[in-house]
Parts: sequence; C-alpha cells; structure tokens
Amino acid sequence: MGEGISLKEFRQALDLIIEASVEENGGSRIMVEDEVNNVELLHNLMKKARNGSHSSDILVQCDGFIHEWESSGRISAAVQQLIALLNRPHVRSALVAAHDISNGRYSPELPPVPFEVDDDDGIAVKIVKLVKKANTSNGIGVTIKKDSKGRVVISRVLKDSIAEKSGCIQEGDRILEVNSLNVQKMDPTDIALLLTDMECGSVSLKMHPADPPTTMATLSNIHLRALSDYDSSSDRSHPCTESGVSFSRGDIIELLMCGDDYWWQGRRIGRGAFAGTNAIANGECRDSVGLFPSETLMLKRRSGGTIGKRRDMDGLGTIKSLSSKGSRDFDETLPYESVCRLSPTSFAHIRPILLIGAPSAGRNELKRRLMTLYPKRFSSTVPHTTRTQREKEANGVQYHFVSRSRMEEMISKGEMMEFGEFKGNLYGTALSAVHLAATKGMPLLTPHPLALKTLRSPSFIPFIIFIRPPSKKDFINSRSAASLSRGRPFSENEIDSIMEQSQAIEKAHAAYFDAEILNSDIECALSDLIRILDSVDSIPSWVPLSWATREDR
Ligand SMILES: Nc1ncnc2c1ncn2[C@@H]1O[C@H](COP(=O)(O)OP(=O)(O)OP(=O)(O)O)[C@@H](O)[C@H]1O
Repeated sequence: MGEGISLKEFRQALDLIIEASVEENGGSRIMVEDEVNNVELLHNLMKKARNGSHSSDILVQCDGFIHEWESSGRISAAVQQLIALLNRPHVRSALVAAHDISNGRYSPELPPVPFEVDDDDGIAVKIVKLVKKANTSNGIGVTIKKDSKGRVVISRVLKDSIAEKSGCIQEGDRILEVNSLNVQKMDPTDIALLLTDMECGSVSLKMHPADPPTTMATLSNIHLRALSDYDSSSDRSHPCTESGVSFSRGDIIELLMCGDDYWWQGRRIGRGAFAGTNAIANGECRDSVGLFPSETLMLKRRSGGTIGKRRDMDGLGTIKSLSSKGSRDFDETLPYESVCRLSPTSFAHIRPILLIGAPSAGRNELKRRLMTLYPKRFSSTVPHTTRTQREKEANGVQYHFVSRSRMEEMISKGEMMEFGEFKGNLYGTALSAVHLAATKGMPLLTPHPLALKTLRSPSFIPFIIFIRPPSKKDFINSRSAASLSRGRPFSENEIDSIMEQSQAIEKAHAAYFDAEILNSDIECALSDLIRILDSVDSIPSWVPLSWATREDR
C-alpha cells in the first residue's frame, strides 16, 4: 500500500487475501479479467491516500471505493468478497497500520508548537502547555536562572522529564509568562515555585525561543561508582532539590549529561558489581534522572571552596579527565570512579574473592564451608612464615618456610599482601601466592581491609564481598556455643567490639564492596555467598574503567 508497492504486487496481495478467505469460508473465487480495472482503481486510491494524509483518510477512501463499486450495479462474487473483506475491522485496521507505517508515523501526533508575535513586544514567542501525569510529584523538569542581562531563562532541561519529552523547551528559552502571569521581573526561585505548583496538573509557558536553538548533548553508556555519600535534600545550593539524585558509596550512577561544570545529570541504577542486572537484589531500583554535583563541585567543596547558588557553564567539563585517567583503583580522594561492565570471559585470570569484615564476623567459617563443599572449585593461598618447620609439615603445603632476612626483604620490596608478628615469628601472605592460587581455582582470601589498597588493582581484579554481622540480638541467637568452632560463646564486650569494628570497616571501605552477605544464619549466608560466586562466574560486573583498558588484565 505504501510507496514501493506496484500494481502487480498489490494484485497478488489481494489474490492471497481472497484465497485465504475462500479457504476459510468455502465458495468460489477468481478475479475475472474485467475486474482488473477495479483493482487498479483501488490501487490508485491507496496511492492517493499515501503521502501526508491522515490515518482516517484511508478508511474514507476505502468506503468511497466500496460505495462506488456497490452503486456500479456489476457486483460479481469476487467483488462481493472484496467488499466483505474491506468491511472487516481487522482488515481496516491493517490498512490504517500499513498507511501509517508507509508514512513513517510511529508515535502519537502532537500539535505543532504555536509560534506567534507578541503584541506588546513585537517579538516571536512560543506557547507551550505541559500536562503532568497524575501520579508524579516532580515538576516539569527544568531549572531556571537569570542570564547576564537579568532575564529569566531555562538553564537546564532534565533528561526524561516532561519538558524534555515535549521537545518544545530548550536551554536558553526566555520565560515571559507562566499560566498567563508575567514573570519577567520575578525572581527565579518564585518562578520555580509556580512551575512546581502546577494547577490541574498543567502549566502553560510563554517563551521567547533561544537563539540560536540549543541542543542537549546526551551521553550514553558512561557510568560512575560513587565513592562518597550525597544527600541532595540537605544540599542548600542544589538548583532544584525536587530533581536531586542522592546516593551512597558504592552506588552505580548512569551519567547522562555533563555539559555543566557543577551539576551533572544522571540516575542511580543500583549498588555493587551487579547493579542494574537484577542478578542480586541489592538496592535495585531505577531511580529517575536528576541533578547531582559534578566531580569539580565535589572536590571544590571538599577543599573548602564555595560556589554561588547557581552558575552555568558550557563545555564537556570534567568527564574527560575522569574517564581517561589511568589507574585510579584506590583513590580515596575522588568522589567518583569511572566504571564499565565487563563479562567474566574478559578477564585473563580467575578473580580472587576477598571476604572482608570485622574479626569474628564469620569470614573464615564461610571460607571453610565453601572449601569443603567445592574443594576443586576454590583455592587458597599458602602463607609464609619464619617459624621453624614442624615434623609433619611440608614446605609449600602448610607454609612457605623462609628465613627472617628473606621475609624482611620481601616486606621491604612490597611483595607481601599482608604480614604480622606472633610470638617472635613473622607470618604473612605473599602477592605471588595469590597469583599462584588463581591458577588452581577461584582463590578465597580473608585479608585485613588494609590489604585492599594493594589487592584492588588490575593485576588481581578481585571481587570484594563484605561479611556483615547481624544485629546484636541475632548475633547472640545465631552464635550458640554449639555452632562455634572456637568452643566458647562471645562475651557482651566482644560482640560490641565486633559491631564497632564492622561499622568502621564499612565506613572506610564501603565504596569498594562489590557485594555483601549478612551472616546471621550460617546456612542462609552460605547459600547467598554461593549465589554471588555463581554470578561472578557468569554475569558481567562493574569494574573500574582503568581495569578494562589495561592490556595485562
Ligand atoms: N553464622 C554463624 N553462625 C554460628 N556461628 C558462626 C557463624 N559465623 C561464624 N561463626 C562462628 O564464629 C566464630 C568466628 O568466626 P570466624 O572464625 O569465621 O570469624 P572471622 O571473620 O574469620 O574472624 P577471625 O579472623 O577472627 O577468625 C567461629 O567460631 C565460627 O564458627
């Protein structure tokens, strides 16, 4: 029916429709030769209805054609069938759909933006009416400011907002009236209130269009990991708190616009290594798009710098430096880390699993159980020690037995992941032992949190799991003496200390946790851990961008 269908193809299509109808209903067919003219007439009508005509025109043409045929007095069986077909609702819908598609009409038609000349000022203005969905609490999704000449202009159009979807509002548009109220001398804060307080869910804006028209450069596939917490509702210099994005350390944010030096646009997509995949329900919810401080603003605030209530700048600000920096695997001074999603097959070696938590949170208990359940799947490191080898011990099995001077040399050269002294002997785990373990299975490590500084690097590509102790009450209930490998119950002081240390570890390192386990009931904790480890093996996960660009990863 569209531009490209020839008369021959059209006739074949009709033949097929009629054939199908005959098969369905019985009876005879055959479009006789003298009816070919009628087919040609139908084809021409379809062609006429093609460009620019409205969807309903095709049905008017269709009805006109039927009427013409019926009143011609020559209604053969074939024509009757054709008329019956053209009267069927689904055939008529198919005609409308084909007509719309051939005209490239895929979405609802919106009325054109009315432009008119303002009688008072003699300038061209556009009038835009926006209607808010009943159940949304946000405004229309713009921020406004006074420009250098003191005129009120749109400074930002938020991604995915009503304003952006309308396609009628641009950055730089000058606001003249809101709901017929002249706002040219009003303060932007008061105008913002008018825009949020949309009577009957709609707002009408009279604006002087930006000149030249502005476009919004939207980013795609740029993601950040928040390395600090941010609460937009308590940020007094936020340009539009209703559209603020808040986040906690470790949240993954989809960055959509960063043309503004101080305020970026994006949405929080979840938390941890599997954010946005629904693999592990970890704060999974796709928040709406909003504004949050750029890296520049975060750093400025940290260094004590102040900014005015609003300031707008152009240019693709700091994201370039953010994403192109080399190794930033453990830079605690930065507010964000650029991340990308890598599939398990993109890593050159098996990722070590780091179980991080307070002493007695249960890291070794979980490790022991995993090693017993799957001895071939997991591996562990063999530590170094300077103590004397005992009779039943073999070098390289229980320990690597080395001299004190050799171990001190390894420590001074930075070859140890961690080390300590006990009863006059040095003990520790060498970084080479982690690499060796990764050749034998998935290494399960329970290092001190300080070792994260060394281990969170592209040469180890670790997956970090926080083992969280339950509430004090659940801790007491779950750790009955019978369940403890240590044989004696925890004292009240010991439990308090575990809770405190756990909070301190979380505060210092939460940004780098890929996942977390609540270790209350040991069986539940174990099955949660297995589920996460299965995902590490099968699902793409967020890692620092610098890991993806390293050739030796
Ligand atoms: N969910 C649990 N239910 C009952 N007992 C547990 C649970 N988790 C751990 N335990 C017991 O608590 C004690 C401490 O656990 P574990 O040794 O695994 O701690 P850890 O985090 O490895 O700390 P550390 O380095 O001090 O050993 C052990 O006796 C262990 O059997």
